[in-house]
Amino acid sequence: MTPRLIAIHRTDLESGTAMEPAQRRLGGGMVSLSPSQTPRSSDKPMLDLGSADSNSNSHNKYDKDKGVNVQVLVRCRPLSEDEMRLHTSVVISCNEDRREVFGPNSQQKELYDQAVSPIVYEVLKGYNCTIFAYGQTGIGKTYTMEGGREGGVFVRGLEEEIVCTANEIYKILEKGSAKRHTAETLLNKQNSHSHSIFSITIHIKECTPEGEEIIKCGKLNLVDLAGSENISRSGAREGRAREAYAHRGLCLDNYIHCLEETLSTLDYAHRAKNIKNKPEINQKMMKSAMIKDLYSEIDRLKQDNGIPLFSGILKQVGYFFSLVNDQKLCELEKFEECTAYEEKQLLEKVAEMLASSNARKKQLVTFAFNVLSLPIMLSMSTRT
Ligand SMILES: Nc1ncnc2c1ncn2[C@@H]1O[C@H](COP(=O)(O)OP(=O)(O)OP(=O)(O)O)[C@@H](O)[C@H]1O
Repeated sequence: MTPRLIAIHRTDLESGTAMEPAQRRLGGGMVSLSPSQTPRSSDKPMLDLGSADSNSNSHNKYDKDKGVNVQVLVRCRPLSEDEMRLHTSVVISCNEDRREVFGPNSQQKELYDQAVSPIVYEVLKGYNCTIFAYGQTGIGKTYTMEGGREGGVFVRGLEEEIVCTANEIYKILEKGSAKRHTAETLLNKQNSHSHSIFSITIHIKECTPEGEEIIKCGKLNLVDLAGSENISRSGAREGRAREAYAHRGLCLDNYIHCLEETLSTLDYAHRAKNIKNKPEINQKMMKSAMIKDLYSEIDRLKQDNGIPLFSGILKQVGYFFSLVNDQKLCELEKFEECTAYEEKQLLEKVAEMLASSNARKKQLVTFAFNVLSLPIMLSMSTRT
């Protein structure tokens, strides 16, 4: 039996009262187990996931001093067609009366509603949260994290892009998936040996009762860990074989090997539940303070010989600004002689565009900001 662990780890909570419903629903991190690599013999003992220690802390109120436990859930995937054809036996059973156990028939939406949705709300409150999947190759980590995939991926670099809609997020996910390398193996035709980390940083603009605008940030990390694999069954070669060796664990027969991996996954899940965090909401920032910071940064840029003069920068930003507003280029001249007031207006407009533009506009503005080293992006991202 080969376990896969999918762990959901929320790090940040606002208050005991606010967290209680989410904790009740999550019931602890998340472990995903699959019967996919179960031994072929049918007379093996069954491991009852429901008999595992429950997340007893999940009903506790969040105590700021004591912190909050990582929440762990277990998911078991159904046998694949190949496994059914080979009469692979199921050696674990799922007690689905337990909120933290998701059986082979569980649907993505159930997991999302119970485990992920409350986390999203915490992110929107300004906390940093992490959901990660752990477990053996082929157990269904990526399926659970992404809802299935069409090809293999290997993310080599990290990229940060500004998005305003869910569709734009999906596009980036797809782009990431396309880069993730997989090699077909006998164990799992879509097996990947790379980790995938997808971070969503959300900037939320709010108004105080006094009318002051506030920017707050929340972050959601989605981590799909690479699975371990038994090299002798996988058919992996060369470099990938070396990698598989590093992961393979004990060289016992299939059943013992899988059982040990299952137990080890559950043991990991059990230990993960005892990890405590003391989450704190991210610092909110007054928009006025952010603008002030921007001006300090601009002053610094002006004094730095290695960076183009601010007027030049402003002109180029003005160029992009005109593009996104469909203005004529001849109108750009005025940006060269901006007054301090106009500078401020421009920065505010650009900041607003970042929050509300369509993809094309955002691309242009982001490009301008990146190329010209304007501080607004830095100012915002260093506060996540
Ligand atoms: N709950 C499920 N229902 C139906 N099919 C599933 C489920 N979970 C996984 N699968 C299928 O099982 C196969 C393996 O799943 P997946 O690629 O997600 O495993 P993995 O743990 O991410 O593997 P690796 O660590 O090698 O990347 C895929 O074909 C996937 O579609």
